[in-house]
Amino acid sequence: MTTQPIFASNYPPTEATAALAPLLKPTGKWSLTPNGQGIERPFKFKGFKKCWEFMNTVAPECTKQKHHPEWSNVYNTAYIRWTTHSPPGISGKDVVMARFCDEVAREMGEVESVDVQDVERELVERVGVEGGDCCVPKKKS
Ligand SMILES: C[C@H](O)[C@H](O)[C@H]1CNC2=NC(N)=NC(=O)C2=N1
Repeated sequence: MTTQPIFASNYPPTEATAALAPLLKPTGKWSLTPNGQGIERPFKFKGFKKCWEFMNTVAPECTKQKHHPEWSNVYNTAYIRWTTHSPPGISGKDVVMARFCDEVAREMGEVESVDVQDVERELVERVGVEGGDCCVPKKKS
């Protein structure tokens, strides 16, 4: 069974499908998350310094877009997942940020990485438990 993408309710499916297609394998390098609500991939660099520089370039763009990643880092590799928490699914911002990451990584000399690395993915899952109360619309008191 292949996972189907689940788009955020504010992202028109036709537009979403067209935008997502070039990012996904084999055209692009991204894979759907197991639940279909996000896209993820590892970014590997020559060493920690380059990888951290990459993450340091992505971070201010997240602030600008008001959209945060679920990510982890071990040495020379950043594992990035883009998903939208509210409304849940893949949104236009996930697509924008995935493209941004691809572009920046290319400029920074991304190197070939092996396929989805379970260690990095697991770290993303774990940190997601801690940060799991993000993006929940604030209750009016
Ligand atoms: C108010 C603020 O814009 C929202 O909480 C944003 C912040 N960043 C976000 N990032 C992600 N990945 N998903 C969201 O739903 C989200 N919501």
